[in-house]
Amino acid sequence: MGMLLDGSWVNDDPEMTGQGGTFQRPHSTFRAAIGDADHPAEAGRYHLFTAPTCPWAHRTLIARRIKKLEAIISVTEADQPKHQGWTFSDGIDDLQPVNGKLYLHQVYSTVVPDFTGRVTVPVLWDRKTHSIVNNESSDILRMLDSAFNDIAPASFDYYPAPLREQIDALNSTLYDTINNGVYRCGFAKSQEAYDAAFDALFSALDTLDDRLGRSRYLIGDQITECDIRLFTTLVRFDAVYVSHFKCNRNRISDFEHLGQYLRDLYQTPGFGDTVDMPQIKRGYFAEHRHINPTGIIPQGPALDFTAPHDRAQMSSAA
Ligand SMILES: N[C@@H](CCC(=O)N[C@@H](CS)C(=O)NCC(=O)O)C(=O)O
Repeated sequence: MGMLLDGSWVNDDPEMTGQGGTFQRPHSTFRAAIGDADHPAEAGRYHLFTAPTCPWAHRTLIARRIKKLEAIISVTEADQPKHQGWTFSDGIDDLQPVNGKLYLHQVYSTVVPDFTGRVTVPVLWDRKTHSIVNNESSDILRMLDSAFNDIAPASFDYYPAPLREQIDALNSTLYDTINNGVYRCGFAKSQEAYDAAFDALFSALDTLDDRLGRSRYLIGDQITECDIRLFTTLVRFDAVYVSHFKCNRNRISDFEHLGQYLRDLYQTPGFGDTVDMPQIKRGYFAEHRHINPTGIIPQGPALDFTAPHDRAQMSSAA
């Protein structure tokens, strides 16, 4: 995958393996917020660099869509093979492609010329100060819920005050066992690390399946941040994680409720319309040569998230 070392791109992978062969995801570096003194909410000022394959970046695209921020926050998506990390055909302002390529590492080293670390999406870019506001998807997801409320058309609140404690508690389980859990299976370097991640993942999915037998969404009748976070993993699961990351006890479509729930969300504006399945598959199977050396992208499975689902009857209002 490569990284920046003192502002220069190196193709070596830093060690992301901890004790016992477990996969460890590094922390994000830029953690400012829209709404703080330096970053007031303004239309046209902020830009998202994302990649269609990435489940973390996908969260921010869903939020942008469901909060109706398309005219307020612009987006470019990495659309080229990752020779030096994420690569874009389109530039923005003075960050323009050279020979048809703009590397995300150039965006990072524009801000911190001697930057050392991983170059990850999503990146929330400030066109006015020419800097990165934030590169942590959970922060960006959280800020998009309310930071633009004064200038964006009112839309629904996915982090409502009365549910915050429940949302925060569930988020942390979702992250450890599911969102990052699939990576902990796929990138494990020992049988023990894989087995532990696999058991935690499927036990969490069993618990959620049970929970979704009682309510339409993870927390009652309304879509919350937890559903956005779960969706980006579930929608990649059967096509990618089952085979590529060896998460193969069951497919999501085998669960009694999770498969129906996934279709329900997929058919909700902002969810399915932000999914680019061919690019998702390419991003994993063709790019992760350390676990798929041939780079061959499987043709299947046949998935139809647009098929009817039974979830509307779960709403207490129904
Ligand atoms: N904690 C970060 C993680 C983001 C992340 O790991 N993104 C991956 C893509 S799915 C990435 O950019 N990887 C490139 C790399 O690690 O070099 C977040 O949620 O924003």
